[in-house]
Amino acid sequence: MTDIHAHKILILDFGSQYTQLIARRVREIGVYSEVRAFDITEAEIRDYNPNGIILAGGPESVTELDSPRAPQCVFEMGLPVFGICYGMQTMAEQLGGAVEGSKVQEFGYAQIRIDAENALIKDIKDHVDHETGKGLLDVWMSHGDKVARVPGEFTVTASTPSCPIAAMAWEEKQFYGVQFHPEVTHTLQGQRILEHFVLGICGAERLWTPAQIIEDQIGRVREQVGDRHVLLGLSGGVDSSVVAALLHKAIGDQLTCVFVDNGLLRKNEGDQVMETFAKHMGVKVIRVDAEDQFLSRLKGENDPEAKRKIIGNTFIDIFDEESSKIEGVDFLAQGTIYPDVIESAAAKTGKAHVIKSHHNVGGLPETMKLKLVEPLRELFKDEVRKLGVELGLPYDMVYRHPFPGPGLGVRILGEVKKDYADILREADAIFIEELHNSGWYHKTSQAFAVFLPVKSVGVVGDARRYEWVIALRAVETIDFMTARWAHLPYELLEKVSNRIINEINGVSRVTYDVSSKPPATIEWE
Ligand SMILES: Nc1ncnc2c1ncn2[C@@H]1O[C@H](COP(=O)(O)OP(=O)(O)OP(=O)(O)O)[C@@H](O)[C@H]1O
Ligand SMILES: O=c1[nH]c(=O)c2[nH+]cn([C@@H]3O[C@H](COP(=O)(O)O)[C@@H](O)[C@H]3O)c2[nH]1
Ligand SMILES: NC(=O)CC[C@H](N)C(=O)O
Ligand SMILES: [Mg+2]
Repeated sequence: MTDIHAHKILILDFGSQYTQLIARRVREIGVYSEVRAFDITEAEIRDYNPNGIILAGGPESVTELDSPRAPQCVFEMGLPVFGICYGMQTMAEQLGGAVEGSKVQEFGYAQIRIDAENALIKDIKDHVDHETGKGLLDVWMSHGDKVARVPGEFTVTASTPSCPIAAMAWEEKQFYGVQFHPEVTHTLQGQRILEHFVLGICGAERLWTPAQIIEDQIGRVREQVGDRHVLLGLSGGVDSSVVAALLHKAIGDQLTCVFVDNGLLRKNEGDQVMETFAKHMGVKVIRVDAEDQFLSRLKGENDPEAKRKIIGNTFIDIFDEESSKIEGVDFLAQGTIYPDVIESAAAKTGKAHVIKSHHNVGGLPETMKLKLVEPLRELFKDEVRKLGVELGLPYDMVYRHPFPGPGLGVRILGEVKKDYADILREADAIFIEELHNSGWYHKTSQAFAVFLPVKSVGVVGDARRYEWVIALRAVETIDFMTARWAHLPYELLEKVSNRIINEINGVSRVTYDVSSKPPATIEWE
């Protein structure tokens, strides 16, 4: 069996928002990569044994004395090193060059001129500079500081009028630096540049493919689980569905899934989950109808955090109860994915920017006897989706929007009631249906309706209507940490609004949420 981790790239994090994106891009090329904190030790690097190292960007300034540095050994191990933005600046400084702050910040589109071709920037250009005949590249910049003098035998390989050292290379040592960000799509040739580094300069082979990852994980799961049984909370969401398909393939009948209908699911969701897994795939799924249990525990509770806790605890109680009914269950499977792990680590060490601590990484009860099976722990969401397709899950399931565990519970503001949930389910279904019909569903990252427990006056067929308000929310985002509200066409919003008010009795008004994250969050609670 191929060792899919045999070739890999190490990415050192200096706190940039884009570090994860670099790791994803490297993996898209077909090579495994991991993000580690910048203060990794030499022993840890040797243990990881990468083909090359990328120094990523960061918010701090190399010109400050106590700002982060790469371990000096990075430049002494004979490995190729690629510094991006802050990574290039610290490389320049650490090897004896100079970095200076400038008053002008350069943020956004820029055009660099290729002054000298090299192994990193070769055979690519977006335009030609008519004066010099040299190639030009459209890139994306985000910096205040810049390298003022290159160290050692580096040569300047690209420049812009405002940034005379936009890229540098010391080919003999295989050291490269770029001031722009190749990992963002606005840098048109960015992926080619990363390919040149990963495949060409580092000589890594493409071993990281969906089929290979599945084969590898099946082997690991079989070894870990032996002849024991595994319990999986199946939500019908992307992550737990892919885990279900993977474990079913690895251990067949030793897997039991528990799908909890908490009364806070989307329209027809329960039946869809049962249909896909139990009927078509032959996975053992226990459906627990727990609507009454959830709703009665939520009765009278208005506080968002308290509601989340009640929902979370009720899930755990149900999993406990179900696992005690099955003989020989030693393992609990979870759909933990790589961003959960990175973000939680950041939260723990306090080094990079803390986003949130995921309950499934740090928040499990200490007394828990079940051991964890987490086959997606190394994967990004887009990789999880590719695995899902490879495992034969329906496209619509794999590419659906994420749906939070507390479900409609956090989309009904304040107290949760069954008739509110019923109205919301209908409104949400209309919105999602029209998004599909108009081709907008896959252009948004997440979209849903929210129930506002305030009454508003309307007029329907000459009659007064005094009913509830529905808010529509649709966002575009890559990582769900920041998001822009989706600029849906007015005609689409009009249609959705008309249908919701006309088809649902309890709604008199529809609004569209035009808040981005930050400062708003995606969910309303
Ligand atoms: N209704 C449910 N029944 C059983 N397990 C659930 C349910 N809702 C959530 N879970 C469990 O909680 C985990 C976390 O939920 P989360 O929404 O983050 O992931 P997901 O539903 O698998 O995927 P997605 O992020 O695409 O919605 C799930 O992987 C699943 O194990
Ligand atoms: O499984 C989950 N359990 C939760 O408690 C939870 N809260 C928010 N979300 C999802 O996380 C993303 C970011 O949401 P926010 O901007 O509201 O924090 C969005 O995709 C939200 O849907 C959750 N998912
Ligand atoms: N995006 C970055 O890595 C920025 C690096 C550094 N903070 C600067 O302003 O130049
Ligand atoms: Mg979910």
